Amino acid sequence: MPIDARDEALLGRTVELAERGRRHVSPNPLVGAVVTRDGQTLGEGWHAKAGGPHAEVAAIAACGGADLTGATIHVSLEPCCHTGRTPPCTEAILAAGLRRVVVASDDPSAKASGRGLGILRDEGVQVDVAAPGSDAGRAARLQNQPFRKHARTGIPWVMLKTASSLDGRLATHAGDSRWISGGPSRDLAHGWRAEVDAVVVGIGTALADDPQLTARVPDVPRQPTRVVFDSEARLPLDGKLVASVAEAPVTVIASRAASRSATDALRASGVEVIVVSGQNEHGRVRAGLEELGQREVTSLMLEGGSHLAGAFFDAGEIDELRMFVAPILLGGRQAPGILGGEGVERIADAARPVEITREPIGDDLLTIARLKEW
Ligand SMILES: NC(=O)C1=CN([C@@H]2O[C@H](COP(=O)(O)OP(=O)(O)OC[C@H]3O[C@@H](n4cnc5c(N)ncnc54)[C@H](OP(=O)(O)O)[C@@H]3O)[C@@H](O)[C@H]2O)C=CC1
Ligand SMILES: Nc1c(N[C@@H]2O[C@H](COP(=O)(O)O)[C@@H](O)[C@H]2O)[nH]c(=O)[nH]c1=O
Ligand SMILES: [Zn+2]
Repeated sequence: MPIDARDEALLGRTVELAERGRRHVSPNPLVGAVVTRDGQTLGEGWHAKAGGPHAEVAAIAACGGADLTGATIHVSLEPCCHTGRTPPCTEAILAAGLRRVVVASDDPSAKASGRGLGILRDEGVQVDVAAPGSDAGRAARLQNQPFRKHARTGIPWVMLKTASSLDGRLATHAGDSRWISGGPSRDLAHGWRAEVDAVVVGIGTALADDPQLTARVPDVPRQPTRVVFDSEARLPLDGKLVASVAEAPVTVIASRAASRSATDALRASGVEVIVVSGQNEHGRVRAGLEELGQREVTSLMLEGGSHLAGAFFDAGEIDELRMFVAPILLGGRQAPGILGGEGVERIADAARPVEITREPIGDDLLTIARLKEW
C-alpha cells in the first residue's frame, strides 16, 4: 500500500515526538512512534534517553495493554533488529501483533540498513517506507544528521558556529572578541552546546579567551565534552577549562610535538590527552575527528577560532555553519576572518551550501548554511 496523506501526517507527528529526546539520547538517534487503528491514535512514544526504551516499545506501552492485533505503527526511523542495551524493536512489534509498519527514514548503521524491515516483511508484516524526497522523509533525516554521519563514516557531525562583525571579523586585531554577538544570539548558542556531544576550540582561542565552553541554559542533562586542538599540550593548568573538569570533561588533541611532561601534567589534572599524527593541520583535524568518533562523539560544535576553523574547512569537514553577524565594523588587516587555513584557489572550487536560511536574532542576523546532507 502506498503512503497516503494520512500516513504523511502521522510520520510528521513521529518526527515531532522524536524531538522530545533532544539533549538526552546521544549517541542514539532521535526517534518517535505512533500506534493507530483505523486512523485512531492508540498510543504515542519516543526514545527519551540513551539506554532507555526505544520509541516503538514506548508507543506500544502507551497503548496501556490494549489488544494491538492488526494495528499499525508509524516510526520516524526503521525499527532495530539487534540487541543493544534493549531488546530488538522488531520482536516487540511482532509480539504485539502489529500488521503494518510505516517508516520515515532508513537507519544507515551497519547493524540496521534495512535488516529490521526485511525481518518484518518475512514475518508477513506490511512495511511501507516514505519516499526519500517526501516532507516526512526529509524531516526525519535532517533531525538525525549527527547520528547518520557518525553511522556512515565513524566521525562526528561538525557544526561551525561563529559570531562575526559585518566585515567578517571574529575579533579585533588585538584579539578582543567579547562580545560581538548580542545576548539573544549567545543564549541560542548555549542551547546548541547542550545539544552536541562536544564543543571544540583551538589553543589560540583557549589562550586568548580562557573560555568555559559549558552550556549555561536551564535543563542541561549532560554538559558537552570540551575539546581543545593543542599540538603542544599548552593548555594552562590554571585556566577555566582545567579548573572545571569535574563539571564537564576536557579533552586535548595534541600531536607528537607535545612533551611528555606537558601531557602528563594535563592528565594528572583530569584532562584526557589524545595524541594524533598527520602530515599537516587538516590531516590532524581528520585524525582528531576519528579519535572523537571512536569515543561516541556523534556531533560537535566548533567554536573557533579562525585558524582551526580554516583547518576544518580545508579538511572538508564542516557539515553546517551557524553564523551570527552583528551590526558592527572592526576593520584591520590582522583581525581574523571566519575561516583561516589555506582556502580554495578558484571561485569554481568554492564550497556551496545545499541549503541556506537567514533569520534576525535580536540585532544580529543568523545565517544557517548546510554544506552536506547525510
Ligand atoms: N567571534 C567568534 O566567534 C570567535 C572569536 N574567537 C577569537 O579568535 C581568536 C583566536 O583565534 P585563532 O588565533 O585563529 O586561534 P584558534 O583558536 O583557531 O587556534 C589555532 C591554534 O590551534 C592549534 N591547532 C592544533 N591542532 C590544529 C590543527 N589540526 N589545525 C589547526 N590548528 C591547530 C594551533 O596551535 P598549535 O600548533 O600550538 O597547536 C593553532 O595555532 C581570539 O582572539 C578569539 O577571541 C575565537 C572563537 C570564536
Ligand atoms: N566572541 C563571541 C563568542 N566566542 C566564543 O565563545 C567562547 C567563550 O565562551 P564562554 O567562556 O563559555 O562564555 C569563546 O572562546 C569563543 O569560542 N561566541 C558568541 O556567541 N558571541 C561572541 O561574540
Ligand atoms: Zn529499537
